[in-house]
Amino acid sequence: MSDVLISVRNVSKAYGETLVLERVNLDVESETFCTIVGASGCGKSTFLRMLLSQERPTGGTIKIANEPIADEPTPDRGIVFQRYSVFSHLTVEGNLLLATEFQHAPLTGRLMGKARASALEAIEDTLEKIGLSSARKRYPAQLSGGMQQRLAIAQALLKKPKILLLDEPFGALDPGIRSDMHALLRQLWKELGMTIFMVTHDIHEAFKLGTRMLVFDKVRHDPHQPDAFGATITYDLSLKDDNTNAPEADELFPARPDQTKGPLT
Ligand SMILES: Nc1ncnc2c1ncn2[C@@H]1O[C@H](COP(=O)(O)OP(=O)(O)OP(=O)(O)O)[C@@H](O)[C@H]1O
Repeated sequence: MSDVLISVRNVSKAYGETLVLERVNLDVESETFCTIVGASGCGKSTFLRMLLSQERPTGGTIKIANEPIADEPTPDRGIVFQRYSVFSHLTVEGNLLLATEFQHAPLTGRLMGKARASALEAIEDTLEKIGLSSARKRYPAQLSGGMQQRLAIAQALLKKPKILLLDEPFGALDPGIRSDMHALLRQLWKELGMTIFMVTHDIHEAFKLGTRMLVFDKVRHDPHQPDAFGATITYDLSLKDDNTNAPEADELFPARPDQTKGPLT
């Protein structure tokens, strides 16, 4: 059994008067594939941003490998969003090289000689892993949606992160391409030994990919003060590969009188 890599204790997050998350407690072992589902606006992305150190908790603590989480994002944590912004005037390889240059030569923004050659080698290796080698000289406008998401994942993988955070990475893709991306992601996860947190609105995707699924929801409500209470983890399920232990969606997301539509799209 692996050790606990991430430990979240009594974490809360408020923006001004609005409490978004409260009493979030979690221990995650290395190499877990955690999927995260929950109603729109319940704080899933905020939770990922706290794991990346883009946001700080208002209360509570987050530890990674037994150390308090760093104040700033570090290369051991990578993130992929649903929509990826790339430089349209740079090729796939150029975009990846620029990302490496920013990381290793933040002052000059240029890598020279041996450092450049080794960066290009690492890029080639990553493109191979992600199935984009043949597109390395293409410009972003010449890539399909699936290929653009591969580029986004390649950029995150270049830094060899121990923890990969994915915020609805496949939300904009067609079903067939999504399925290819699922296979690719599972393969990368197994091959690279990463710990993954993936937010998705698709509960089938959550069951299919995860080894553990977290459901975020509010347990306390005050119709007169809708911002007074935050969401927390209401279900924490260990998943089997064949999903035989999957509960019904109704069980995970009980209908509430104040909800006009279901929590998942
Ligand atoms: N920087 C910010 N300043 C103020 N409020 C914010 C900020 N970021 C997020 N929020 C608010 O926090 C709440 C949670 O947002 P978040 O994006 O984490 O939800 P989510 O569960 O990821 O939503 P979705 O599923 O729609 O992407 C929302 O009400 C949002 O408006």
